[in-house]
Amino acid sequence: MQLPRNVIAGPGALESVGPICRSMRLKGRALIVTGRNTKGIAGDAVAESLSKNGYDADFLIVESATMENVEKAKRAARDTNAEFLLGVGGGKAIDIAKLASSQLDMYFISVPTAASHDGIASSRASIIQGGKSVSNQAEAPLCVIADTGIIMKSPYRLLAAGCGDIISNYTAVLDWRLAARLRNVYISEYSVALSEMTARMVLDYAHDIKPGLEESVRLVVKALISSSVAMSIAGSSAPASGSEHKFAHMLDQIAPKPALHGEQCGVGTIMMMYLHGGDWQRIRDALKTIGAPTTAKDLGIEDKYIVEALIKAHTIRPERYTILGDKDLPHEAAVNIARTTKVIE
Ligand SMILES: NC(=O)C1=CN([C@@H]2O[C@H](COP(=O)(O)OP(=O)(O)OC[C@H]3O[C@@H](n4cnc5c(N)ncnc54)[C@H](OP(=O)(O)O)[C@@H]3O)[C@@H](O)[C@H]2O)C=CC1
Ligand SMILES: O=C(CO)COP(=O)(O)O
Ligand SMILES: [Zn+2]
Repeated sequence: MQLPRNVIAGPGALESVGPICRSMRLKGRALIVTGRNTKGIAGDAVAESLSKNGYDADFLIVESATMENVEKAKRAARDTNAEFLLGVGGGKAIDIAKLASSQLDMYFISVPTAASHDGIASSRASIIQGGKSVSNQAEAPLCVIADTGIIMKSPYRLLAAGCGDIISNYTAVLDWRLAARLRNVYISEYSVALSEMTARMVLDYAHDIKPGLEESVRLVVKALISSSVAMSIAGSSAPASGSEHKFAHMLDQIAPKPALHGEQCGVGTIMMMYLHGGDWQRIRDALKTIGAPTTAKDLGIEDKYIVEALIKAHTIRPERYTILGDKDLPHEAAVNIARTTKVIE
């Protein structure tokens, strides 16, 4: 079980990046992997904090979480003689820096600028390989430094997406239990308990998650970290990623303009909860209360892609058995699932 050594979350936490690197006795240059928007939002301030503490840093700007970009990050780290990496931004920059640093056997620091995904503290990295999303084993970050002041200023849509990524733990765990019964896969009850408790926190406090509230940011950041820890305890993403994630990853592959990861996972959770015979209306109501998408229209994705993603979702990570089984869904069944749950009209 691999967990971060230090987790710092609070307003102004970004200033502590340099001092923390010192206290961790990190040596040498740093490579900051960041995004086009997030460089100015936090990347430059991270470089400044490092500089004040005697560290030089270079930047690599990335757009998509592909294996090509992981290789690019590894090359950049070698070319600049970096000795540790920081991922500053959304889930994509963090996953690229996480996998590149693991493969280079270097330390990695996770600096999320949004509460949009639960990979901020996990030992997993979701990377597109050969056109498909692959969940890679990586090292957990040495530290997580989440500046809630920056996250607070990020678009509320990102925070609502993070809630979708957490709520998806409900169906992920149902799928994991099903796979344990049908396929005899290993299941960790400790990880299950943490994963479900995290999803329950967001469901129970959905009314308190609102734009402009510091408490909302704190609650969601804590939940994302504990969901990350559930994955690290399991040694896989199973407690946080099941059929609803297969659906979301398939949409990323086929929709001309996919929505945010957590938004697609939230909508997937409504439909997969229906398939599991659970209270899908409660999932839908909570997402609505939070202000996260619950329909194809909200996602900005045409109905036909929702249906196609349902039919083909089982082909993502075929080794992970879920309620979707291992065959294409009949077209009519997929339409029925999406219509019954009001995802499409
Ligand atoms: N490893 C794991 O365990 C997990 C991995 N994931 C992965 O994470 C990814 C999803 O993460 P997500 O964050 O949604 O996607 P992105 O990293 O694409 O971020 C979404 C957008 O938000 C922008 N952004 C981030 N922070 C701010 C801010 N403070 N203000 C304004 N804009 C901001 C980014 O800008 P910019 O252009 O700068 O990037 C980007 O355009 C997926 O690839 C998913 O598979 C998800 C869950 C778990
Ligand atoms: O997104 C994740 C959990 O929220 C990671 O899971 P996968 O990449 O394995 O689907
Ligand atoms: Zn996810």
